[in-house]
Amino acid sequence: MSLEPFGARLSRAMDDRGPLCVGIDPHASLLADWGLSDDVAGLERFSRTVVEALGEHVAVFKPQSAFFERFGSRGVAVLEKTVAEARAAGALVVMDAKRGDIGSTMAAYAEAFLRKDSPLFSDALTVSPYLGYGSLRPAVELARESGAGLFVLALTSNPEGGEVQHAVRTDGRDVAATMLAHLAAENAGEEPLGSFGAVVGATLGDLSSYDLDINGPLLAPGIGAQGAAPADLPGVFGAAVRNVVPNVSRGVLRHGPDVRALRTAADRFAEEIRAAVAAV
Ligand SMILES: O=c1ccn([C@@H]2O[C@H](COP(=O)(O)O)[C@@H](O)[C@H]2O)c(=O)[nH]1
Repeated sequence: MSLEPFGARLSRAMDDRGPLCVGIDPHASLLADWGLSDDVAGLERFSRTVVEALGEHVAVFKPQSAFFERFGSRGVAVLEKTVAEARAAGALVVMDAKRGDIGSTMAAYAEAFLRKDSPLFSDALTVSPYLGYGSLRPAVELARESGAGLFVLALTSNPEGGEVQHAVRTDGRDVAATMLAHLAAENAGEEPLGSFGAVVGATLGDLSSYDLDINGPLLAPGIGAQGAAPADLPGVFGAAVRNVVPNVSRGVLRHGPDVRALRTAADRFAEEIRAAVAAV
């Protein structure tokens, strides 16, 4: 049986728990800071602690697949468990794996992360449109069938992203604006929110030259370790800030392994985000 569409589930989770998305990014340096070994046992303890601390508090977790994949199949097994435990705690899971390939291979990536009975099934998946938005079609279709969602890289938080994302097409629109337009079309008529979101960095300053009104969520990494702050959100996103899912990874995780300190850090970000959004 398919789930209720991701956009509707996300909208409710944001109303109930606030919009904060906490990243599960077990950097080697964080494992060391937490007094954990840089191995599968450390990875497992780290991830379990984050979920225990925050699983009933935050709306969304975003595990960064790379930090699990670096341990091979045993790391991926920990990722599977982490996703299951996070979802069992009532949080939504956005798998940050940034997949993208020709359509026939994209279909297999979609099976891996978006098929309801897959061991890595996640509520949403980050995807790269570098092979063209149309190459993502199999993932869009399977996401719709399963009640899952996608976050398409549009305006990434890193300074190098503009080289590709600001490239101007023959129709005068840049690549990022083109991705946003595809997503707006995907989400047309969906209520309360479409399931096909964009990744738009919180680090980017005023984005009023872009139409961010895609009737879908805007996943906003860059707060904390990359220098953006919750108070920056209105200036970056304008009225679209109501659909922003701000992600903080290291900015929260550096407060571990103490569970109460993790909760306090997440609560502080959540409150600052709430205040910033309420002011718009
Ligand atoms: O444009 C992007 C897309 C994804 N990310 C990912 O988000 C987190 C950010 O971590 P912090 O520790 O809060 O900096 C990380 O997993 C990135 O791979 C991004 O930063 N920017």
